[in-house]
Amino acid sequence: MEPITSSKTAGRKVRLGVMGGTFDPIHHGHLVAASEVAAKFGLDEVVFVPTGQPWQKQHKQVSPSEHRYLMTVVATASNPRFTVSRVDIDRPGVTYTIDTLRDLREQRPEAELFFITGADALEQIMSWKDVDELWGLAHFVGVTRPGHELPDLGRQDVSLLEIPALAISSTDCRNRVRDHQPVWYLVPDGVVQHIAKHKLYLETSDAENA
Ligand SMILES: Nc1ncnc2c1ncn2[C@@H]1O[C@H](COP(=O)(O)OP(=O)(O)OP(=O)(O)O)[C@@H](O)[C@H]1O
Ligand SMILES: O=C(O)c1ccc[n+]([C@@H]2O[C@H](COP(=O)([O-])O)[C@@H](O)[C@H]2O)c1
Repeated sequence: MEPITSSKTAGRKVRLGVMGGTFDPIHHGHLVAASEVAAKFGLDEVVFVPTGQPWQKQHKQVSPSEHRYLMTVVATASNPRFTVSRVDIDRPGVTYTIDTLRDLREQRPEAELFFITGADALEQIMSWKDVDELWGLAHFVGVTRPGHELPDLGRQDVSLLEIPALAISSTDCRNRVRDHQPVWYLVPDGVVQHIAKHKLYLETSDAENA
């Protein structure tokens, strides 16, 4: 996808949001988080980056990356400022944000990066690979999420943002599909259809989602 350029960005760096996630499946909580941060921080674009192999979810069954990538493309297609990157799913091995940000900086040297993360992921950030080097690569924006405290890391390069509370999780969506409950309006319509067409999540077990 070509970078978004316009007369609005002439003479200044493109402000690029980075929304990383397993997206198994992508849901409206992810989309609202990206949209709210884009509005608050004046982002020109938000690139959604589905993880390859999320190392902190290795105890869980994660759907094939091509399904997660396609659902992310379908979910973001209608928003001209949303794009999707394959950097993490095309890189062999487990996914680390340090690699995500280095690759995106190489691909998009004109951009200033804003990494978007929910409160639960921000709580874990000190356990991420090479965390001390992460801070120099992007500004981090932590958003509120029901059921999680937004931690104050006491850093100037981390902003905290309250967003409309959507108590939606991918785990709950997978369990609902398995239990033949609707996921309409929790995920975009095209994602409901992708899940049904490819019979995703019918075999998901409680143990896998524990
Ligand atoms: N409802 C939500 N509100 C705000 N942020 C969210 C919400 N759901 C997910 N996020 C954030 O989006 C990013 C990607 O999340 P992820 O793909 O793991 O979704 P999830 O719903 O947490 O999945 P799972 O239930 O499988 O763990 C993380 O930073 C997470 O904190
Ligand atoms: O870099 C790490 O060590 C690291 C550990 C856990 C999660 N992350 C990133 O955090 C984002 C949300 O991850 P997840 O597992 O909640 O979908 C996603 O971009 C992951 O690659 C990154």
